[in-house]
Amino acid sequence: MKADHFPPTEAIVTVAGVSKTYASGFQALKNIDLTLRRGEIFALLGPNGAGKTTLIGIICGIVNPSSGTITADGHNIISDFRAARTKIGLVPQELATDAFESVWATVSFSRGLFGKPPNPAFLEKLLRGLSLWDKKDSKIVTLSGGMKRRVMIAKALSHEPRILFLDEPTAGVDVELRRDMWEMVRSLRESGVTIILTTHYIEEAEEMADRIGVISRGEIILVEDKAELMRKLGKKQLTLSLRAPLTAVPAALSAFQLEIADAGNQLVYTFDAKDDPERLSRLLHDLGESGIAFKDLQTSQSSLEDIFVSLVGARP
Ligand SMILES: Nc1ncnc2c1ncn2[C@@H]1O[C@H](COP(=O)(O)OP(=O)(O)OP(=O)(O)O)[C@@H](O)[C@H]1O
Repeated sequence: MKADHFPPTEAIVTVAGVSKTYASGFQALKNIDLTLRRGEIFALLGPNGAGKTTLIGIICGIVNPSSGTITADGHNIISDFRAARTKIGLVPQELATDAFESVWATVSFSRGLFGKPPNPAFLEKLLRGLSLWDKKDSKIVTLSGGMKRRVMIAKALSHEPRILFLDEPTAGVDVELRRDMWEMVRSLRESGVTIILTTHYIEEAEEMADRIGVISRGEIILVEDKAELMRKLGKKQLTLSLRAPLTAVPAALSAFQLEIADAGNQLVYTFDAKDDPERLSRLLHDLGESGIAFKDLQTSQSSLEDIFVSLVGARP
């Protein structure tokens, strides 16, 4: 089932005023407000120690918040823990399974833990969807790293949750497997599951996420649609390869942010992705007026990584 409307807007998880101070006295989260939307892929980004795992732990009911409330699909995670937890699947950072059990036993057992009646047909579909069906009788210890990770996902989905948390799903996974994982996560979303992932690979968020949240030092500093974020904060560059080298930017072009590169053979124009496109045609017109001819032009755009570094790096 595909989400009825896209982009999704209906709330599935609500975090309101959540703070966490550990017993050591360290305040890991400061008054977090966050709404996750049904059917989206939400990427939570932040530097090491920013509080991502703590926040996920709190939403999943594993870590107690010091204050604030969390609801998951309408259930309060503290006062209605069992009902809320049943809606949630969690794939933690560390691969934790009983290595000597078979894939089938692990996944069936996990479903039982949530009080769900056995449903071999559902588990078969799940394992087939994760390309694990032919490994169902294999002991986990015999599987490759990528397969073990998929077993963790199957385990987390065994009780048919509507919300799936993936904490660093592709850490240490090679590029090819990472792409397989992305495909799989997308197809989960198609089936109506809401996905929240944390990642250190920012290109993963750029590739996958509908929305991005950035957490830094225990505070959410930004939540935005990915496309909007890249449009608002992204920079673009236009590089012109000149027919004749320049020694300086002509005064007639001083209204534009231009720099000379490649020993005068290139002129580089940097602009905001959201700038008026008319400005670009004005630049090209003014270049012609100034007698500057070019033989080639290239544009490039800043990545989410550049944007992320500028956001988090600006906060010492
Ligand atoms: N049980 C604990 N007791 C005290 N401090 C803790 C505890 N667990 C985590 N912290 C601290 O809280 C902060 C946030 O940790 P958390 O694991 O949530 O960050 P993270 O964003 O997930 O980091 P990473 O990207 O490295 O996994 C860190 O400074 C960490 O040292």
